[in-house]
Amino acid sequence: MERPCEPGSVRPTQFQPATSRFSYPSSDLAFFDVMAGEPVNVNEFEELAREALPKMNYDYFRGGAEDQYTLKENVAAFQRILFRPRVLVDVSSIDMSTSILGYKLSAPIMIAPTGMHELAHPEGEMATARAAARSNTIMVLSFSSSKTIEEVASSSQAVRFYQLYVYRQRDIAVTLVQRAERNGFKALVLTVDTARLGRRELDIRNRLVIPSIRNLEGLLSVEIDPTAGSGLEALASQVMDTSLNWKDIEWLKSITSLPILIKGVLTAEDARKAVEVGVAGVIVSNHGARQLDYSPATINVLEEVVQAVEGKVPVIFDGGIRRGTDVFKALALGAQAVMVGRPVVYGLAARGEAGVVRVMQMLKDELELTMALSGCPTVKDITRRHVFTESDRLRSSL
Ligand SMILES: Cc1cc2nc3c(=O)[nH]c(=O)nc-3n(C[C@H](O)[C@H](O)[C@H](O)COP(=O)(O)O)c2cc1C
Ligand SMILES: CCCCCCC(=O)C(=O)O
Repeated sequence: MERPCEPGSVRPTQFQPATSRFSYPSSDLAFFDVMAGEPVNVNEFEELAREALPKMNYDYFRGGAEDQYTLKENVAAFQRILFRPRVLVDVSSIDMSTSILGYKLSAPIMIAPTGMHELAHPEGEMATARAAARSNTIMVLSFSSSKTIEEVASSSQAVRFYQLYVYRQRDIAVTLVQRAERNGFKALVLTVDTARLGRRELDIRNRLVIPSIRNLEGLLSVEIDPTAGSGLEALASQVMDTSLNWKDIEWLKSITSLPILIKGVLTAEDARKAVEVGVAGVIVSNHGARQLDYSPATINVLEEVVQAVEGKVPVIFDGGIRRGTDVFKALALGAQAVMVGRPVVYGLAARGEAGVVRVMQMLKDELELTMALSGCPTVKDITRRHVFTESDRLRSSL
């Protein structure tokens, strides 16, 4: 199918479709590590995505807010955490499996909600959902998905959670939550760090044109001036319910029987409140550094949140996960699982469904190796004593 290359659309001719080279079961995927030109780690998918996408689309995925200080920190902070590996432990068999809200995963690595996957690949979230099923993991579908709840639900058997933004028009949330429930989504992820959209200067400069968010068809009508900066910012400023507050969790509970997780918690105070209001899980996230710049790197606040939650609900982590070693560090600091944002969309942009499977498999392979070399045969064996953080360093120098 030939399509013109226009802002907001992808260039189909630049995508390498999932060929038989990439359709092997995941157990054979290590074979491709040695294929010339193929990425050998998750970071290398970013360059392929950059080559595959129009600049506007790539910038939407890669960008952070303002000075992008937090964007760099999310990754750099992991590099300041070192290991305390234990030796002479039987690691002949490594079991990475875990469960979240009772759903078993092959490894504690989930797919974070990211908007508008059609800007990465024509098959959008349907391809991502199929990859989630093949990777035996949970996918959190973004409220701002390009494909509908129904399309995603019918495209794969993966366990899916539904991410929610609350717009001023509350009936939109009610309708979409009902559709998510009807279509077998297992939990709601309420994102609470987006009362207003962070200032993403790449999108402003590119005058980001957003493709249609099809779940909203017939529910919402907004006028967006395509010449005036970021289309996403224009949308957010018209629709987001900036009055949303802790009391509204009761309202959300009243419209759904699904468990509710809160995404975007960065402090002990908010973690305690989240537990008080009865959420089923807390997600430590700074929205991939796209909202409030100079928020701390998420890995630097994970422990504070974990301590405040006192094991009452699971704590999930995201932000800057690019290696299996990062996954291990987050688990050591108390996360039950991590979610991955950009690497998944880069995999999707570069190789479609197979690219996402590959990204997830790379992270799993690296986590497995890290567990073996740290003396941890199961995820339960990973403890706080297996890592040495900046605060440990400060404490030990006092
Ligand atoms: C392109 C992009 C779109 C995103 N869209 C959403 C979204 O629709 N809803 C949401 O809750 N978070 C969204 N996020 C934040 C992610 O869920 C996640 O917190 C973040 O990507 C994790 O950081 P990482 O990209 O370094 O893995 C988005 C992030 C990116 C990069
Ligand atoms: C109306 C709010 C749009 C948010 C779009 C997706 C998102 O969260 C992002 O970071 O981009």
